[in-house]
Amino acid sequence: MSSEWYELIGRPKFVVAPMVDASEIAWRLLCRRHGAQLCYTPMFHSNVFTKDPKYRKDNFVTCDEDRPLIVQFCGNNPEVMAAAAKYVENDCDAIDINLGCPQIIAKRGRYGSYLQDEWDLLSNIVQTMTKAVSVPITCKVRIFESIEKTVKYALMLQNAGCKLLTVHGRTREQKGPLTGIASWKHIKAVREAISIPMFANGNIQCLEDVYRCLEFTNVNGVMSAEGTLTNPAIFEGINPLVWEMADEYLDLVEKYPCPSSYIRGHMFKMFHKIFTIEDNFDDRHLLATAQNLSDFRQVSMNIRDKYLPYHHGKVHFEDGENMYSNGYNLILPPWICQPYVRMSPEQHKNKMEELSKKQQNNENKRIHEDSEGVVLSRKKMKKLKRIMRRPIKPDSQQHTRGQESCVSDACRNPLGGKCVYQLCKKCCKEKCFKEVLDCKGHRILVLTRRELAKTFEENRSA
Ligand SMILES: Cc1cc2nc3c(=O)[nH]c(=O)nc-3n(C[C@H](O)[C@H](O)[C@H](O)COP(=O)(O)O)c2cc1C
Repeated sequence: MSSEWYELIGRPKFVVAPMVDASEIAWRLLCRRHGAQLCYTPMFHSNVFTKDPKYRKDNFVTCDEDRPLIVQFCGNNPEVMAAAAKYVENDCDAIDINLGCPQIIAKRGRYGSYLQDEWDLLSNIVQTMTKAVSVPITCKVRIFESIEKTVKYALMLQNAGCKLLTVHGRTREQKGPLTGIASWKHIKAVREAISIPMFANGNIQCLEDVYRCLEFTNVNGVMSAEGTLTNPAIFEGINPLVWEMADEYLDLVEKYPCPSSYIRGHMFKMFHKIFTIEDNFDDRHLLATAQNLSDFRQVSMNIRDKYLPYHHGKVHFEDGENMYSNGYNLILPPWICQPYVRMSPEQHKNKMEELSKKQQNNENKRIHEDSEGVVLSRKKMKKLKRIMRRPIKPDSQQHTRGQESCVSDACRNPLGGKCVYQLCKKCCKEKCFKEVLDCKGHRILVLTRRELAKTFEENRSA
């Protein structure tokens, strides 16, 4: 049930799942500091990865601390998958094939779980990649309804040369609001049938779940995605303060920058309970519109300042109901990292029926909601989406315009972003005329123009 390469990477048991827009280097390092023993990169598109150096540079970032690491690719062309794998073989411990993605985009691109019926092609992909690179090839799959078919599928991949199998115990149809419970029974049956190392995935919300899963399925390790997003210290078996995790993550982002949408996503997940409290809607808005690391840090600081006295017991909740209820019946206070409990598919169905009734009463208008289910106007929704798409730069590269003032005495105007003299446009103009200077930032060319005029005069009189 084990293998030499798996021994070499330390027989990891606690595994952070591949997550598009979420298992980036800063997040992986945070999870590793808090108990994770192996991390996966987000899924990369093999086609784009082989063709676009910028995509590779922007998306595949790692460092010495970031090991053991498995890089995940999707695709359906064995040669292209092998070529993509070649690019990363020296910077990782294995390369994984994504056979579990259930999204519509995977259906259109013919990858992920939409390849789960093309066994000859899959076998070819595993074999071609195995021949091409020096590291093991692994696969991550979803289950079929039938345990028997799931087991045959796993055996086919093992025979093709797959060196580690992750089984997500949900079918392709169990996605989004229909996610529901994962079947550990399927996982256990696969474990009994195959001999390569294996990870279980699904239903992991805390460390106790990890041990229950290990015992029930007898797999080598347990992979978690959403559980790590709401509590990056899940494998450490603790529930830390949300601002402590956020600050530690933001320090890592400072070193390993990533798009602001990733940071926003992570902070919303960690702070999900805090933001169900109406009193915190201003901070929630600040997070939704945050543009730089200082804004993100500000959110964390505001929440800490507000809730630390409660955490220390210096202030008592008179209004405990308002704090803890919101229909969640929380066991942990909301400023502690804790699992996100999804609605069951049945609850979702009921909610949708109610919503559609409301929509009909509301002249069939489409209702826009943010990630926490708060109804927004169409205009506000569009603005939020635009902001979320903006890339983030480290604080050192942020524009300082509007935040600092002109250095001229008594002038309160904002500083021109690129002014070479650190002045506002008005003061810069005065200085350039008085001292015969240029300022490229303000495009003031007094010196250049006077010299040109002089040359012109000299040429004319010659
Ligand atoms: C934000 C997010 C991004 C994901 N991206 C990927 C991915 O890139 N590749 C993949 O194989 N699975 C991806 N998944 C699926 C997870 O790896 C995992 O299989 C699934 O969430 C079930 O695990 P969980 O119950 O611990 O969340 C993603 C899941 C989430 C929540």
